[in-house]
Amino acid sequence: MSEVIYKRVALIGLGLIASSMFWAMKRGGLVGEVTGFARSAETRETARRIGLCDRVCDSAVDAVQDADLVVLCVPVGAMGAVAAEIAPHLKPGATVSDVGSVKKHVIEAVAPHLPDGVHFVPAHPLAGTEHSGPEAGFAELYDNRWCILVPVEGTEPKATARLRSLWEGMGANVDEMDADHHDLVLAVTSHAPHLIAYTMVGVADDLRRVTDSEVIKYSAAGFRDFTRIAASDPTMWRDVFLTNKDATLEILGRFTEELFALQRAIRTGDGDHLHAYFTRTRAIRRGIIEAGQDTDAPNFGRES
Ligand SMILES: NC(=O)C1=CN([C@@H]2O[C@H](COP(=O)(O)OP(=O)(O)OC[C@H]3O[C@@H](n4cnc5c(N)ncnc54)[C@H](O)[C@@H]3O)[C@@H](O)[C@H]2O)C=CC1
Ligand SMILES: O=C(O)C(=O)Cc1ccc(O)cc1
Repeated sequence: MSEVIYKRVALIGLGLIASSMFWAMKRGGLVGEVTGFARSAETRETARRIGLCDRVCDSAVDAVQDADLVVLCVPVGAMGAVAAEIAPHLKPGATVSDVGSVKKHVIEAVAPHLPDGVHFVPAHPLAGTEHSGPEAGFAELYDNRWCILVPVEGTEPKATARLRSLWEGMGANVDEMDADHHDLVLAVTSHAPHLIAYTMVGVADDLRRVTDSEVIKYSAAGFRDFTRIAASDPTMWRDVFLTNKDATLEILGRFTEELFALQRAIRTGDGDHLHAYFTRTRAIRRGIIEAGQDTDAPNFGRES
């Protein structure tokens, strides 16, 4: 068993991400006592029933008492209010972290509330599913996935290193970057693709009267993935788009320009444009496979 990295950990918000952290931390023997708090009494009851957290508290203030690490696992739009509530009750020398999908907004919303002597190390595990809630979590969620740490100016390197070892203990590969860069990278790789999936599923639903149930019956793998992604939690994703507005709009602007160019090529019968475009994108996919960066691909190692 590995050594204990934090003696007391508090998880605020008990959904997919927090519950997966709990099971992964316990699997690795990485922490001592874990307390938890969720806003709804029903979620707290479920957590108690399934043994999620050593102690489920009825207030965030109780949960953070004496904690060495406090992780905010609530939707991005709720981070600031939670930080304001717990700030006066944090132990001097404690570390506050979060798991939000957007980093600049979270830093701006949380950092001003934190007292001197408390470390702030924002984080974002790049792992999730379309499921949410306390029963959705599992210990393996972070295995071999990235977790990005976004230390703020003035954060002690020791506090960052300690959180890094916790995420590594939970199975993740850890990288560091600044908040602006994180938000732009995630807008390309996660936020815009989610919006595109929502749109495709919405369009298919609008067409339902024409296509009847055929959309689902004949859906190929690509559309099935869209429907899986479009089933993600609406509150979480509303907050992502409202708080990563600039980067998402920048990427969507570029996306629509390219889409219009492809639309025009189809209308004018410009096969060369289409062929050249698809050749370029295929090379990108092959590059990812050759670099061994998509171990989840069903045909990993077999694409050529
Ligand atoms: N779901 C995913 O695939 C991923 C989510 N994230 C981020 O992790 C965070 C949590 O997401 P999930 O665990 O998926 O969400 P979830 O919906 O499963 O859980 C959220 C929890 O926060 C609680 N909550 C909501 N507002 C609250 C408030 N004001 N005070 C206290 N508790 C409150 C809810 O009751 C619930 O227990 C979000 O910030 C999200 O952006 C990060 C990586 C992946
Ligand atoms: O389920 C999927 O496809 C995901 O993309 C999971 C995910 C969702 C949100 C994040 O901030 C990080 C990962």
